[in-house]
Amino acid sequence: MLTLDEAGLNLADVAAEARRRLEPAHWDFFAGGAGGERTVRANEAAYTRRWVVPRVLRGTGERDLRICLLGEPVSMPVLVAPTAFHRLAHPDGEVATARAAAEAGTVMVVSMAATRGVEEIAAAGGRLWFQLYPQPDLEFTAAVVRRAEAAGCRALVVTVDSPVFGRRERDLRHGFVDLPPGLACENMRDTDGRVRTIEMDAGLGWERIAWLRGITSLPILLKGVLHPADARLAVAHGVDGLLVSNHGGRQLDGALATLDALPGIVAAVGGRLPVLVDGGVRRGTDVLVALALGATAVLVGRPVLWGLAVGGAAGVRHVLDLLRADLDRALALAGAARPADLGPDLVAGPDLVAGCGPVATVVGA
Ligand SMILES: Cc1cc2nc3c(=O)[nH]c(=O)nc-3n(C[C@H](O)[C@H](O)[C@H](O)COP(=O)(O)O)c2cc1C
Ligand SMILES: CCCCC(=O)C(=O)O
Repeated sequence: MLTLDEAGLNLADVAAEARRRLEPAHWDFFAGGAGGERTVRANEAAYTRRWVVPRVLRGTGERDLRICLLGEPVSMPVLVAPTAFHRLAHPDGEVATARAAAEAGTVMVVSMAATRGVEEIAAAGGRLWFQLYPQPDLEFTAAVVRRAEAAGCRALVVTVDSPVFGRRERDLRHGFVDLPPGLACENMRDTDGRVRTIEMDAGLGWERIAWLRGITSLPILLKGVLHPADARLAVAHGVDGLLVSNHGGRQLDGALATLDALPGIVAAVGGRLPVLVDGGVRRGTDVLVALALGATAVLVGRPVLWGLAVGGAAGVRHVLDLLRADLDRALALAGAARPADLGPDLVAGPDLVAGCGPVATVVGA
């Protein structure tokens, strides 16, 4: 058995070790995406097209990675994205992930498709946000929101990129259609204990966001926004934050890489809301680039699952610690003492001129 350090000097090492340990069908469920997986690849590739233009002689001294999000301090600008079915990776499932996020002082977004109940996950400590797929049954949706509130979740992350389910060819090849016996989406239990199936709702519209606003006082973030016009609508509907996401390439294959969408969303929002981004973040320099282009924080999905598969809570902690140390070093080398010191002048790339910021944004901006 490898020690955690041997299992990973970086997140690719952790992924390789996770792949050795996981059932092939489960590895493919975690790693895969929709269609030809162009968007899965594009998310990571977008970071390789951006270059950091460091400042020198800035005397940064000790770096301070803390940020303030929705009025609360977070130890670093790296959060845990909501991902389904953690018990496929480790028997402790989401409880282990929550423990690691708590130790790292960051937020875990609990998936509606979690295989542990939100109360158990909350008992692990730390700060949780709850990810919601609004269900066609409004009464049930309201009950899930109340359950998340009662468990102490501090925000709702409403996934809006999933009017239908993406077509995942790897899952079709394996015949992976459901959780194995004994595992269930524990937050989908009805009052009679029966577990409901998560429904994607193609009828979902902005009126449902207004309805949610009316039933909860929790901050509401929209997850899966890529178009600047939707960012403006979100501001008009009084949401509290945006998560630029294409669901890790698992929904619309061919959707724009999130890093490429980010500048357009940041410009549309104009500082009125925090803008978060996920998809393809694997290195401290990726975090640095996303923040420099206007993100308040990033979220990581698959790397957390790799850590969980390799070592439970300790494995997730290892992944979060690697990212923290890597970001800290990248900040120092770029001449920044804290996230707030980063700006678009530090990034060059195909549509960015160092020192000038974005010269082009996505079509429709
Ligand atoms: C295995 C897996 C399950 C996921 N489950 C959910 C989910 O239940 N709800 C959701 O909103 N997003 C879900 N996502 C998307 C993630 O929240 C996130 O957008 C994506 O994983 C970020 O990309 P990354 O994996 O490259 O970091 C899932 C992603 C993966 C890989
Ligand atoms: C019904 C489970 C949805 C999980 C999910 O969002 C994903 O696999 O990407």
